[in-house]
Amino acid sequence: MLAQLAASLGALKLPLRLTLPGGGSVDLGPSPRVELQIHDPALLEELQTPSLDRLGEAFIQQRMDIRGSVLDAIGVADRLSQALVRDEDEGPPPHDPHDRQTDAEAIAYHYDLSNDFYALWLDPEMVYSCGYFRHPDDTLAKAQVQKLDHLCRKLRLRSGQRLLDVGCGWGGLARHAAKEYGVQVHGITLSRQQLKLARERVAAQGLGDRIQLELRDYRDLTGKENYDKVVSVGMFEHVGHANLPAYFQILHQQVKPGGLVMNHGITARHTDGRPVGHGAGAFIARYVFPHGELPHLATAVKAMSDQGLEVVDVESLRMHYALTLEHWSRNLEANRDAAAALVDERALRIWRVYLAGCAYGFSRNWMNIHQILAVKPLPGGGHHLPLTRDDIYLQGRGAGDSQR
Ligand SMILES: C[S@@+](CC[C@H](N)C(=O)[O-])C[C@H]1O[C@@H](n2cnc3c(N)ncnc32)[C@H](O)[C@@H]1O
Repeated sequence: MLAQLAASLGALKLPLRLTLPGGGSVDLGPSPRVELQIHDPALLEELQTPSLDRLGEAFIQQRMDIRGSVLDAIGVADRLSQALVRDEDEGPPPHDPHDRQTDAEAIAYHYDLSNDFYALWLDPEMVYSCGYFRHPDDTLAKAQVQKLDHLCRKLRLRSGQRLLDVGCGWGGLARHAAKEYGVQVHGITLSRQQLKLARERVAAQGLGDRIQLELRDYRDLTGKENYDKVVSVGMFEHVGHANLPAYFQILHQQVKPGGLVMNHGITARHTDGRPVGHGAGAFIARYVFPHGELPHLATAVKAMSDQGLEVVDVESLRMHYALTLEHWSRNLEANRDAAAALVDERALRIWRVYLAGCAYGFSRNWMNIHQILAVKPLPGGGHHLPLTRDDIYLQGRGAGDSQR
């Protein structure tokens, strides 16, 4: 079987070595950088028609191991899949129904895993979304502070304003906005573990009078026009197509007339949402973000516009997310022993594949990420935004600049 595989795949010249349980091995190209140690011989049959979800699954089921960089392994697996299977003509996946219970379970599965585990590979502020790299060699910590500042500048935050942070994570943006811009922040999350640590950090920094964080579903926000600005970062991926109208209607309802809404989130490659990446999306949906859905930018803009939010600025940060995920993946790889003491082997393997796979996917344009800024127009249709974007970049040294 090994010889047969080598014959059929040799022409691809992959930098890949396959090793069998008995110790036999075959190189599928010169100077292999990646070694797949096959523990289950039945896997060799499956390698004839590989897909990224089945290879990822075999890895988390410990039917094989990877020696070498997991990022390189994803690249090799993709080339193998590209050569041997076609998936681009599949239709779009069905849209999931989303209710409070299923969403709460999905969020707990991912975010309540272990705060200490996340702290091993995120930046010190534990920002769990795409950074903003002014230079490719910026550190992750710097890129995240720059991202927080980029958001605050786009939102034109001013001292004394009220900011709603929907999906506040571990509170990095709330702390930055309160400290550097003097705003009052109300942050909501569905993760109990995030909330616990975020509150501890707010208290430790003496920000309790400016930041209120709570466990709350966005559907349970009450009141009307309570906030000058609303921000949602890395959260709308959990909303689902079916709930996009309700989600944006709630954001619209919460912000004051003339106020700004920023939606920062991952978007689909194709307008119809058909899969890309040879099974990568199926792996993410099954093992990483259950019930996650990626609308296309056009779908998001339509859903915002339909609710009366006027889209005024859109920025793609795709390459920034590829860099961010590379940092996260490298950090996790460098801290594998510590991670193994915090989560079980299965979870560790899932997160290793997910971080490296998403770094690869963003660099390959399998998905995108957009910051969409919108205004709730004043009753007469106007707003107070400046005529140009210059103020975002020229208003003097922001907090991000001081970190350089
Ligand atoms: C990827 S994290 C991003 C966290 C944070 N914004 C950041 O950039 O670090 C997604 C966040 O959305 C929150 N979230 C997801 N679904 C939610 C819902 N239905 N209501 C409130 N928060 C939700 C999660 O609890 C989590 O805090």
